[in-house]
Amino acid sequence: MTSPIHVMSEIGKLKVVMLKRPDVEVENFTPDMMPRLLFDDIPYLPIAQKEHDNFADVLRQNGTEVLYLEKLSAEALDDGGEEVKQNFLQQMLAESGYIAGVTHDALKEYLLSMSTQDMVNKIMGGVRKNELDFVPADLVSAAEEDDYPFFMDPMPNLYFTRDPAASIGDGLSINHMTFAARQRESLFMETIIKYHHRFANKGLNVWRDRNHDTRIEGGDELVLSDHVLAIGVSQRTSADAIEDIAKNLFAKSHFDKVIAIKIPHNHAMMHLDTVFTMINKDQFTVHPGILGEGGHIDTWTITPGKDGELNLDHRTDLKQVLKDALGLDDLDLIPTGNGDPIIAGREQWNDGSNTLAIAPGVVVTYNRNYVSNELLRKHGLKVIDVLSSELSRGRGGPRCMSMPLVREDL
Ligand SMILES: NC(=O)NCCC[C@H](N)C(=O)O
Repeated sequence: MTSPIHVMSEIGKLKVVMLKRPDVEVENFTPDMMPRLLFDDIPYLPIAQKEHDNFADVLRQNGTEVLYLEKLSAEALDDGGEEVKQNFLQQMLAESGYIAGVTHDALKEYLLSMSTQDMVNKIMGGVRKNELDFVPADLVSAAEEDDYPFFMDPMPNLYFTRDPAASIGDGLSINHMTFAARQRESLFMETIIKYHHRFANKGLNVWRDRNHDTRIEGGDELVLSDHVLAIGVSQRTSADAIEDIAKNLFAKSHFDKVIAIKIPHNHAMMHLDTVFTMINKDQFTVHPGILGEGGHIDTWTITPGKDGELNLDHRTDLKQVLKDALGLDDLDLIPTGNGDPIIAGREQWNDGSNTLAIAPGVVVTYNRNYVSNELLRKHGLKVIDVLSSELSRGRGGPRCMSMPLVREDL
C-alpha cells in the first residue's frame, strides 16, 4: 500500500495535493491589521474563490486528486472523537491567548455549539467580539483591547498550504512558523496526521514537529531528489532549524544532503520558493535579484559527519552546487522576468518564480507573470497559467498554494 505522503522530488507527477479554498478569513480584517497578518491588500473574496477553483480544476484536469485542509481538519476531529475535539479546541484557544478563564469558557461554549465543520471554519475565519453574547470584564479587555474587534484573529494565510507543513519522502515536517499570524495554522496539520483515517497509523515519519522555538516554513523546503533537499535560510527559516531537521533526516531517512541557501530576509522574498523553484530534472527558475556579482549566492551543502554531527561545505556558485548535488552535466537556471530589472522585480513580487511543477517540465503559474511565462515556454516548459488577480494579493503563488502529498517517483 502506498504511503499517504510520498514526495521524493519537486517535479514527479502530482498525484495528491492539499489546498485550502480561501474563505471569509481573507477579508475579515481591516487595512491596519494587514502588516501583522502578512497581507498587502484585501482580496475580493468571490473572485479569489473563482480563481482558486480554477487552480483546483486545472490540477484535477491533469490527474491530481485535490483534498481540502478545511475538510480534512473537520474529518480528523470527527475521526478522533469527542476527547480529541475538546483537546484540539483547548490547544487552539491556548494558542489564541486563552488558557483558562471566562473568555476561554465563553469561546469554548460558542465553538462547541457548532457542527465540527462550522467550528473549523469559524476558527479559520476568526471570531469577532460581537458574535458572542458576552463582554469580558477584566482590565486588559476593558482598558486595552476595547477597540479590538476580534476574540480570535482570522487566519488569512491558510490558503498557502505549503508553509505550515512540508512533505518530505514518506513523512513531513510540521512547522513552528515565524510570525504569530501563522503559528496556529500548523495545529490543523498535526491534527490531520494524528487522527484522520487517511493518515493516522500509516507509519508516517514526522521529521520535525511543531513543538520547537526555532523556525521553519514549507516555502523554504524543497525536495530536489530522493537524497537532496534545498532549504532557504530566510526571513522564515532559521539556520538552527535547518541543522535540526538535517540531523533527523540523516539519522532516519535516505536523505543525505541538505543545501542551505541564504536569501534576502524581506517580505517579498520571504521563502526560498518565492525566488527559486525546481521545474524539471535540470531546470530551475531563479529571481536574478538574489544572485550577486557573477551569479553568486551563499550556499552550504550539509552532509552527515561523525557521531551525528554535520559537515558543512560553503560555496557560492549555485549552478555548480546544484549540478554536483544532483549529478547533472548541465543545468538551465531561468531568470524571472527574463533578467529585465523592472519586469523581474514586478513579476517576482507577483510570484513569477513561484511555479508549481505538476510533472517534469510541466508547471502551473500565475497568468499575470506573462514575461516569465513566455520565457519558460521558450525554454521548452509546458506552462499552464491560472487566474491570479485576487489570489496574488496574499503574496504567494501556485507553489505556495499547494501542499503535495503524493508525487510519482521519477
Ligand atoms: N511559500 C510561500 O512563499 N508562501 C507565501 C506566503 C504568503 C503569506 N502572506 C506570508 O507572508 O506568510
